[in-house]
Amino acid sequence: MSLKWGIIGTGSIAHTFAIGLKKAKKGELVAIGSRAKETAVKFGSQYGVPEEKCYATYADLLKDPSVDIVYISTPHPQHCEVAIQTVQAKKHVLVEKPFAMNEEEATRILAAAKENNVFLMEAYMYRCHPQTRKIVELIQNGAIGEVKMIRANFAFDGRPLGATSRLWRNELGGGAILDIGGYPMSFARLIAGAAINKNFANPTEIKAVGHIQPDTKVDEWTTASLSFGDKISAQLFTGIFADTDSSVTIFGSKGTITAPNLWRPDLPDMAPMKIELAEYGKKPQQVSFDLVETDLYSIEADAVADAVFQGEKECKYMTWEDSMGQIRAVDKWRKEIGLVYPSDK
Ligand SMILES: NC(=O)C1=CN([C@@H]2O[C@H](COP(=O)(O)OP(=O)(O)OC[C@H]3O[C@@H](n4cnc5c(N)ncnc54)[C@H](OP(=O)(O)O)[C@@H]3O)[C@@H](O)[C@H]2O)C=CC1
Ligand SMILES: O=C1OC[C@@H](O)[C@H](O)[C@H]1O
Repeated sequence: MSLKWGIIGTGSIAHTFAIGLKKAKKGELVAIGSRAKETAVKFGSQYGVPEEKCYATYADLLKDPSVDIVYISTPHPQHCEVAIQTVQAKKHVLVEKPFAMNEEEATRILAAAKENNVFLMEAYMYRCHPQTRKIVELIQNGAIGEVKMIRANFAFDGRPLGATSRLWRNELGGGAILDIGGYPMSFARLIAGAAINKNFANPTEIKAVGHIQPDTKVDEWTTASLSFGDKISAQLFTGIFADTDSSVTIFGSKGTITAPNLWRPDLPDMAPMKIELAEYGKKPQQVSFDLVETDLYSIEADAVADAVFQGEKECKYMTWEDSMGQIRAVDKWRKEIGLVYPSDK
């Protein structure tokens, strides 16, 4: 069985996902939706999509009966309305992170998905990867004893993208937290959950500081301290001003787990993909895990296909309640540093 995908939005990540779909075992790209015919055709021609399936509007793609599922890769402020239109067209949906700008939008998206009885997932792709699943398994098996502290960073140099990029434009949801800060937040929530044998946990407290650029009004860097009850703490860092450390470390009562490249293990140039387990006072050991497919986005697309073919409406790696907890935590992080967008008003 093969899931028939349409892509809405023909920007940077849409290309990465289309390449991933080429290698997916249970899916194929059949249609493209863009804001103009020309961009749709230019994109589609690179992935073997015929011209008549390259649509000049998003609405036209949603009318195509051959499309089972839509991957939404527009800037974040467009996710909500496009996702709602997609589910109302009775299509399943994989919507890029963050799937909404705030809790209010997220609530509307999930209500629409429920009402139309379709699959929906927020595309935190690293959650589907065997490296992440292995870390969860290690935590659940008590490899480092009781989890005490989670440290997670994600930063890159977004300056070369320039002022016109969505990353530096407040009206397009720019800034570090919404672009990449969500990864450390979702990881801390994942691990705090794994420590108590749940899929995720929500922080009981979030304190944050950060820098919002006065001219662009987007956050350039910020750090957040989280507590999950009084037993587990987390320290998160995100920034878009330099390629600084983007690793994760979990500190337990017996030792630590470190992964230098959890977010983009398909890009070894960022940092090596590996899990290191170290008992306190001993040398770190590398932990192996099975990796049949190396393309992160093929792995994600096949995880989605598995869920859809089983008649599930949610993906076990990023459920709807998980996404709701995530958006509430991100909203709180933003509030702490005074970061606002037009969608908040
Ligand atoms: N999971 C992951 O690994 C990654 C996820 N992302 C997420 O994917 C989304 C898209 O990111 P990215 O591909 O980098 O963004 P780009 O700016 O490169 O592309 C966005 C695309 O969205 C469409 N679009 C619709 N409305 C607008 C608008 N008002 N302004 C500009 N473009 C618009 C355009 O396609 P068209 O002209 O065809 O309509 C455009 O090409 C973001 O939400 C981001 O968080 C991004 C990178 C990695
Ligand atoms: O999700 C993402 O991960 C990788 C980053 O380069 C990108 O800006 C971001 O959207």
